Amino acid sequence: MSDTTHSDEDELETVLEIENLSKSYTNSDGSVEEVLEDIDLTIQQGDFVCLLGQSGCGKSTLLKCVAGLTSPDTGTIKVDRDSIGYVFQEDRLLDWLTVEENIRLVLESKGVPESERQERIERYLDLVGLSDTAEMYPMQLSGGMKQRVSIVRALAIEPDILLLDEPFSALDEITARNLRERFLEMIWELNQTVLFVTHNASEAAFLSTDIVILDSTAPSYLSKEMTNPLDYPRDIDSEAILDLQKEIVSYI
Ligand SMILES: Nc1ncnc2c1ncn2[C@@H]1O[C@H](COP(=O)(O)OP(=O)(O)OP(=O)(O)O)[C@@H](O)[C@H]1O
Repeated sequence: MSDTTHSDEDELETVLEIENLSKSYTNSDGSVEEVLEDIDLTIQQGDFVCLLGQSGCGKSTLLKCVAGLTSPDTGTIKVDRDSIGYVFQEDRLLDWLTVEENIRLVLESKGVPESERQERIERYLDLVGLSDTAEMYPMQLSGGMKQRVSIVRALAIEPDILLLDEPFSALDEITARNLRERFLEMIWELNQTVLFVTHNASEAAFLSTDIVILDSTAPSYLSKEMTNPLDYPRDIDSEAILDLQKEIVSYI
């Protein structure tokens, strides 16, 4: 997508390429629901792409296709599936494992060598200010802390691309604001590439380098792609964010 975050000398590397993707579901009564049609999307290293659209238009479905959790009917997705980090709307931590064990389990499953696991757990927990929680169980953490652990769990595998499905939507606005800022700092520090589903146009205006919108017709198509014109750092209460939020809403 845009090259607003890259200097001219940078080689722009394509991290995700979706071409002509269509997806339908077959319901239990045999009826077919066409959800996505003819989606083309290219994301480059360092892009922070926010995906918006009305409820039920297929945002999560698109993310699941990219993650390989469901298959498209037609079309191609070029992405290194071993290098995807996925953060769900809810934290999905395992209650019977400590924070550290939750992260270790994912590192193990992704084949990160044992000698590197402890160092990564410590580094990424430190990055989100949660070093003190390593030995704690999820039930001992607040919602915002659990969501941060979920993000750490995805980041610690050092994915090429991070897929997030409304990760801050269940949080109160103060916690969400803090987390958005910390999250952006992490993303910059690691030069991460992000595809982020949100309902919140203000959040998209604050976080993104690029904004894509799924139309609400069934099946949905990508009806708008735009580059975020605002420089970082941004103030979520600024007039510029408010104006951009209004513009985004007008396209949904
Ligand atoms: N596993 C499934 N089987 C059948 N239909 C499904 C399945 N998953 C999603 N759908 C349908 O596909 C459509 C798109 O769902 P999806 O969750 O992708 O939308 P969304 O844009 O993420 O919605 P929301 O914003 O409400 O989370 C909806 O009509 C939904 O009912």
